[in-house]
Amino acid sequence: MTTSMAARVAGPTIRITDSTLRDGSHAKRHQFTAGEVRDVVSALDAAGIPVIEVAHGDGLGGSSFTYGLSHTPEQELIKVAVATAQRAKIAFLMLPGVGVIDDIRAAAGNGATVCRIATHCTEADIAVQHFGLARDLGLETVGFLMMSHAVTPSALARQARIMADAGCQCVYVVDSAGALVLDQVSDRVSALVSAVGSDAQVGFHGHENLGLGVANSVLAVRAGAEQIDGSTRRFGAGAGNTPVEAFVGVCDKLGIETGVDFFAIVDAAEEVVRPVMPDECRLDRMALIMGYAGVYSSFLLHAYSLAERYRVSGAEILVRAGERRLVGGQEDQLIAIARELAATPT
Ligand SMILES: CC[C@H](O)CC(=O)C(=O)O
Ligand SMILES: [Mn+2]
Repeated sequence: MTTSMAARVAGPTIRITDSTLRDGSHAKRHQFTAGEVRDVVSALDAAGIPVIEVAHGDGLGGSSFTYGLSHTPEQELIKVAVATAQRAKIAFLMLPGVGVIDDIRAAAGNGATVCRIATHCTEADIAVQHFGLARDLGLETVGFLMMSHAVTPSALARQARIMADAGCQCVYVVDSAGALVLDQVSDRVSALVSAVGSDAQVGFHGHENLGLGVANSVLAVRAGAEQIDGSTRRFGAGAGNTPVEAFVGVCDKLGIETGVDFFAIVDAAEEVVRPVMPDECRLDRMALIMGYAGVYSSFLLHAYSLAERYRVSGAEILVRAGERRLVGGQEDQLIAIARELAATPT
């Protein structure tokens, strides 16, 4: 099936970035093979996805004991993706301090063209040199303000301005915990649009921990976002990301132009992405607690493993992680919480 049947009315045009092969890496414990990357890129590219992100879940340099060792070096996966895509741009993510600046050079050398730099939502200044280098290398730049629920719209907008001034061409409101609810997305996107003006676009990256990925993404578009992230079959951290195929269908019905073929991406979700997933991404107790307590989605599998190892409640680990306002990169703090729980008499 290749033809969308939805009636169209004129509306905004947005660009979708599919993060299945990066955010989905968290849900696969970073075990993507070159063959899986080839198959997924081929299907997404054929469906008209314009940008496909490929990296370790924690970005370039993420393969480690702390975050999880990769099955295949991410630069090899980037090469495969670049060689496979006929139309799509290949993007990568990097978190300053997890990866280093030479990782950006390597990814550019391997043919990736979109450089996405992620920082905690209060720490944009640590990405300044990375945006500068990426622009010098001729890469398109995207900035990720992670855990955007944790600060006010105006505080987030000030951080977006820092990224835009450093050469970032699109600043994302990143709902890392899937904690933002409807107007909370619109308010943040509107604040960023006002702060960056014509210097940069604004994007939104959602997680499904409260079941709002698609609705939140539509509200982001209505507030002025021009780039939206998702993952096919929701394959991402926590309960997964905004499901691209559902979002494309909703956009068709709302007259939002994505350039993605609904039936082709639905087929890709079912026939190509689902077979590479170890399990469906579920809106279960642990994922819901993440959204409710504002916990970084990629902590999910770490919490499961620690709950088993220390024979404690995974839900309690997540609640405490939320109370402590842990940020991305603090995975080892989960070990401390699990040990505390194990030492607490019941
Ligand atoms: C560790 C990077 C992180 O997974 C980036 C991201 O997708 C998010 O914060 O949601
Ligand atoms: Mn994410």
